[in-house]
This record gives sequence, structure tokens and C-alpha cells, in this order.
Amino acid sequence: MRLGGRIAAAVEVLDDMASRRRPVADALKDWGLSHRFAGSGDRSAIGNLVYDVLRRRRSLEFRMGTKATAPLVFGAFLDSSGMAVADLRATLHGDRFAPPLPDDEVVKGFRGKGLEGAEPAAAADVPDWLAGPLEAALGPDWVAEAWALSDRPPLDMRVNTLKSTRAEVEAELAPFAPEPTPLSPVGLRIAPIEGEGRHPNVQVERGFQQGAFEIQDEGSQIAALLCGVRPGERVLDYCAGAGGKTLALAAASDNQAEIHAFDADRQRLAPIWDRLARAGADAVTVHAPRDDLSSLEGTMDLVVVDAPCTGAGTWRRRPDAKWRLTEAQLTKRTTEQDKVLDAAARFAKPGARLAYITCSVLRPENADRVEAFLGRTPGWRLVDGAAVWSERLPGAPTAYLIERIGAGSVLTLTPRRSGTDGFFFALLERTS
Ligand SMILES: C[S@@+](CC[C@H](N)C(=O)[O-])C[C@H]1O[C@@H](n2cnc3c(N)ncnc32)[C@H](O)[C@@H]1O
Repeated sequence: MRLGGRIAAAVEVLDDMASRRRPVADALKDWGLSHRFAGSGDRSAIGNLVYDVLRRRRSLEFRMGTKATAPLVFGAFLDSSGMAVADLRATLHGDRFAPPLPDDEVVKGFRGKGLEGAEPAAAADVPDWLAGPLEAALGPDWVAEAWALSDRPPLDMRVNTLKSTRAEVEAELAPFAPEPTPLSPVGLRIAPIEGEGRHPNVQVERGFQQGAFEIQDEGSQIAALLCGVRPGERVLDYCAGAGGKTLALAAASDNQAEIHAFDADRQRLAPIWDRLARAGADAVTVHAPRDDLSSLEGTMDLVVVDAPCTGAGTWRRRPDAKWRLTEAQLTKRTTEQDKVLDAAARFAKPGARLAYITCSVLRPENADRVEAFLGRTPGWRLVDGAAVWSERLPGAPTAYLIERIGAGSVLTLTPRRSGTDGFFFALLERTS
């Protein structure tokens, strides 16, 4: 396909998403199925354009002076390619599939235009209602923080130290130029894609197939490391899902901790079996949703609650989610989070730790939930998250936002501060 066809396809996918209220992945998949002639290069170029518009929709609208889809796609293309407007016009000349390029004046104006004068929520590329919650959570720099949540993300991997070393995996993936992650000692990173490129499909590599590494954002790796699992401990991963944290905990304990993985949703849990087998994580017991867990109550040294959340830390990867998120959904999540915390806390024995993690940066899902839990549950205290960080990640920069609550503190990672997805981490201790 030529450039004009790719731009037209991106417009079609975005309009389809808007009119049928569909997730981006579904709309792109359907487009691919009904346009089988499109090659893999076309698909990734179209996908990049669609994702870039979703990431930066409001700032593109402001700079382009319109909400119409095609000019926004042109804007996203100009930003990511750096192509001169005259070259773009020449490239599109005679391309019958190309949507009409906006007037020169508009396009040249777009190029030079910054975000001065834009509403803060437009400059932050978020819906208006999120301005307040983001400012409350991220402080005076919230616009810059939210802007970084609209960047293209890197591809992060966690080396499975049960089977390999960072140096070995780095050597195997050398053609893709991975770099050690700055914070996680077991992470490798392939830089964000540029222009029309795409990340390599590392899952077809031998190392992945044999369990030497997993795909996992560095923030998620850090959250698992901060849990501080020790050999010999009994651990319950109460919201295990597909097992991202479970696998990281198993590796961090060198298979020397007795790990129980549970999730309320069979569908989400399903991939865990294959992943555990591939990783050689053989000290993990998986409990299906209907299993009776009562015999585990009061017996765990560490309970991990990687809670269901809005995902408002993962907008770099799922930019459509930020436009779909509503206040009602946020409230619904906080109710679920309280329930999950109460249910999971029962499994902690006196002296045990409970790690509360979300991949959100919003305070109602994070510090508010910790405070509410402490307020209604006697016999627990909040640990100083900053001290945990120094202990678990010695030498790592303090690349987090910290909030002190009583004698303890909670940590938030963000793309701008830590180069990771947005993650929240709080460690609680059962005192009685
Ligand atoms: C953020 S995801 C977990 C991701 C996973 N820990 C990982 O690292 O790959 C949250 C999980 O909580 C589960 N969940 C939601 N409500 C729950 C409940 N009441 N009890 C247990 N799990 C629940 C969801 O099914 C979902 O898999």
C-alpha cells in the first residue's frame, strides 16, 4: 500500500471505533481481516497511526484546529515521520486512495504550533473530567506527567533467572538492540518504535519459547521485586490473572517460596498453566475460582493484591482506555478494590506483609484505598515504601512519586519519573 492508502485505512479504523464504540484492537483486527491484501508492514504502519491519534487526540485537535479524523491522522503522521509538508504533498500526489490533505496554511501552522493556550486537559491529552483526579494524584506537574502517558511505550522484558541471565538473553536478542532496564536488575528494554516501524515479535525467539524471558513492563517487575519475597515463605498471589507477578515472585524466590496463585476469573487465569511450565516455576499451586481457600486463611507470610483497576497507568499501550473511562467506572473499581483487599487480608498471618498494587496513577484507586483499609481494619500498619525501595533496589534512583501516610509511605511510578508504566505500590504489615 502507498502512504495515502495507509492514512485512509487509519481514518477508517478510527471512525469505525468511534461509531461502533469498539476497542482499538478489535477494530484493527477486523480491518485486517477484510483487507487481506495488506502486508504486515502496512498493518503496523496503520496501527501506529491509529494508536498515535488515540494517544494524542486532544492535542492534535488543538494544533490542527479540527476534530475531523483525517487531519488528525495527517498530524500524527507528520509528528512521527518528521516529513516536510512539501514532501508529504508530493508523496500523496496522484494517490487516489489518499484523503485530501488540509490546506497548506493549516498543515504548516500545525507543524509550528505548540500547546500554549490549550486547556490543561487538552495539553495533557485526557478527557476533561480526569484533569482533577490527575492533578490530585500527580501534583503541579500533572500535565507533563499525563503527556508522558501518551508517549509510545518501549517493549520491556523480564529475564527469568530460574532459567537464564540478563547477559544471555541480551546476547540472544542482540539483533533487536535491547538495553538493560535502568531500575529492574532483571529487565531488558527495546526502545519505543520510531516512525512506521514495529517491535520485533520476541515471542517467537527460542529464549521466549524455552522460558528464558517474559514480556513484562519494568514497573510490573519492580512491583514484584518490592514485595521482597524470601525463600521459605508462603505467598498468596490473590489476583494472579495470567500470572505476570506470580512468575516474577517465583523467580525472585528462586523457586524457594511456596506460592499460591488465585484469581476470581477462570478466563484470565487460563494462560497461567503454560506460562508456569515454560518458566520452570514449579513451586506454584494454582487455585481455580471455585476452590475452597479457607485452609489457607491466616497462614501466609506475604499476600499480593495486584488489584483490578482502571489501568490508568497503561495508557501508552492502551490509549483507547483513557477516552472510554468514566467516573462511574472509577467508582465501581474502588468498590471492587475494597472487597478484594478485605478478602485477601484474611490470608495473612500475624507479622505478614500485604502488597497492594495497581497499574493506575489515580488516587481513588491507590492511596485512598490504603487509607480506607487502614481505617476500617485494626491490626495493620503501613510500611515505609521508600525504605523498601532502598532495600530491594539498592543503588536504583528514587524514580517515584512518594506520599507519606502516617509513619508509612506509598509509591507511584510514572513514565515521566521512572520510564515505566504507571504503577502504585503500598506495603502493609499485619501487626496483630
Ligand atoms: C491487574 S489484574 C492481575 C494481573 C496479574 N497479577 C499479572 O501480573 O499478570 C487483576 C486481576 O484481579 C482479578 N480479580 C478481580 N476481582 C477479583 C476478586 N474478587 N478476587 C480475586 N481476583 C479478582 C481479575 O480477574 C484480574 O485478573
